[in-house]
Amino acid sequence: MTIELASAGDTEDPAAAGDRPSALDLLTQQVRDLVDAVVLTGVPQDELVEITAELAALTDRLRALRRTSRHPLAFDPEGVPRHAGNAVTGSANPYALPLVSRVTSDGTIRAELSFRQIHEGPPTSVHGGVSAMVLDQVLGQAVAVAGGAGMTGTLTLRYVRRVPYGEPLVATAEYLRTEGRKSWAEGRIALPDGTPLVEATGLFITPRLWTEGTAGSQ
Ligand SMILES: CCCCCCCC(=O)SCCNC(=O)CCNC(=O)[C@H](O)C(C)(C)COP(=O)(O)OP(=O)(O)OC[C@H]1O[C@@H](n2cnc3c(N)ncnc32)[C@H](O)[C@@H]1OP(=O)(O)O
Repeated sequence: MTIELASAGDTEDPAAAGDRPSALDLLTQQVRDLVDAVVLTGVPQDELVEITAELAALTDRLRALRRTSRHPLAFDPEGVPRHAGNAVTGSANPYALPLVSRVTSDGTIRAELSFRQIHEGPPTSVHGGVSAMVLDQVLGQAVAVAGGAGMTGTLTLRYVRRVPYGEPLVATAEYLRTEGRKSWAEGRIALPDGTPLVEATGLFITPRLWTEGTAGSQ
């Protein structure tokens, strides 16, 4: 298999890398696959012990050189702030789904997603905190695209129906309004036919520090 990688200098700048995956993107996806495999594995104990030793060696190789800087914050053409280390969207964060969102013509944030078994809370259902994390992100993006980027002040959730994993779902969010440094948005995770599973409203506050000239940190 031949994979066209982004050049080494592009790895910390998704915009420069374009659509080509970086080596770090590929490693990240491999680690996601590994985590899924761990959750579902049924191999015998002695095999688990051997695999653990191999993984410990790989972990040491990765730790041989640690990054000292954060992944840079960039804005995609639709104005959505992104950085590769983000816990929900980050292409370089194995913990991230990753969620891929876009802005529709009416300003709605829309992301098609499918949770995995690693997101399980109650048996057969997605953990409520995982749903909250996704909604925090898309509501925050809706506010950011509307020009009111901020930190989550409050996030209110209504869990309407159990959220399944392994099935296609849709997360959407809309900006509502701004008063001073406070902006509101609402959103939901739903089945593809629009049936809501979790509904959210959120207040996002542009920190006083940002307006005083100190850079934000999302
Ligand atoms: C595009 C990327 C999307 C990313 C989405 C994900 C976003 C996140 O997860 S952010 C992480 C979670 N949130 C946090 O960590 C926030 C922690 N809190 C803080 O940093 C600060 O308390 C912060 C920024 C919210 C407010 O600080 P500051 O700017 O000093 O606000 P302050 O001047 O005290 O208050 C401003 C107004 O907001 C109100 N307010 C402050 N905090 C809150 C709150 N938590 N809830 C409701 N209202 C609040 C105040 O009462 C005040 O209201 P008013 O103007 O009517 O008197």
